Amino acid sequence: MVDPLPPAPPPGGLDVPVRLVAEGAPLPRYALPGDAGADLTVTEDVELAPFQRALVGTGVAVAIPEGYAGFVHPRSGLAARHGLSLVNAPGTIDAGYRGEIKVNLVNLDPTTPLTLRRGDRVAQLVVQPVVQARFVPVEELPASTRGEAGHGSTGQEA
Ligand SMILES: O=c1ccn([C@H]2C[C@H](O)[C@@H](COP(=O)(O)OP(=O)(O)OP(=O)(O)O)O2)c(=O)[nH]1
Ligand SMILES: [Mg+2]
Repeated sequence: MVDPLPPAPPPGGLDVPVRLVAEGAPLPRYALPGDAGADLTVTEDVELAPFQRALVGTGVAVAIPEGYAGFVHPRSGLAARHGLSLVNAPGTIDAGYRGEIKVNLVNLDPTTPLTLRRGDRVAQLVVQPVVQARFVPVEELPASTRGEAGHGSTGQEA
């Protein structure tokens, strides 16, 4: 039997074709209405020693429409409780990418190993509009209020 289609996206939402590439992998899923990130799960058990990293599959491949990109972010709960993060946060999923979305997990807890189980929600996919720039070489950049000041130039106080 073919699974029923998920509900249509809300106004301003976007249909993104998803191919499940691992047995039993769920679709990316927004935990609550209005959430920006759709949770991604891992397809295998992973044991991460302190500061160890692992590239793990999520079991989903997507076709993000041109003009958009996916950004794979850590989940704040796992980060706060266990120090779980992504080495390359946020990971960039290009519109043209058809392979499995993988997550480069890292255990940033200095002392405690972390065990993740197949199906655990370890990251979240945010789909956003993006533009491709035309990088135009010039001799002089246009003036601005900030100019070349940066790296704390507006003050160190909170
Ligand atoms: O967390 C991530 C980041 C990227 N990708 C996939 C989708 C993305 O479109 C592709 C390339 O990512 P990126 O451009 O960040 O990596 P790269 O090192 O520049 O590889 P490439 O030379 O293939 O662009 O890898 C993932 O599955 N997970
Ligand atoms: Mg690249």
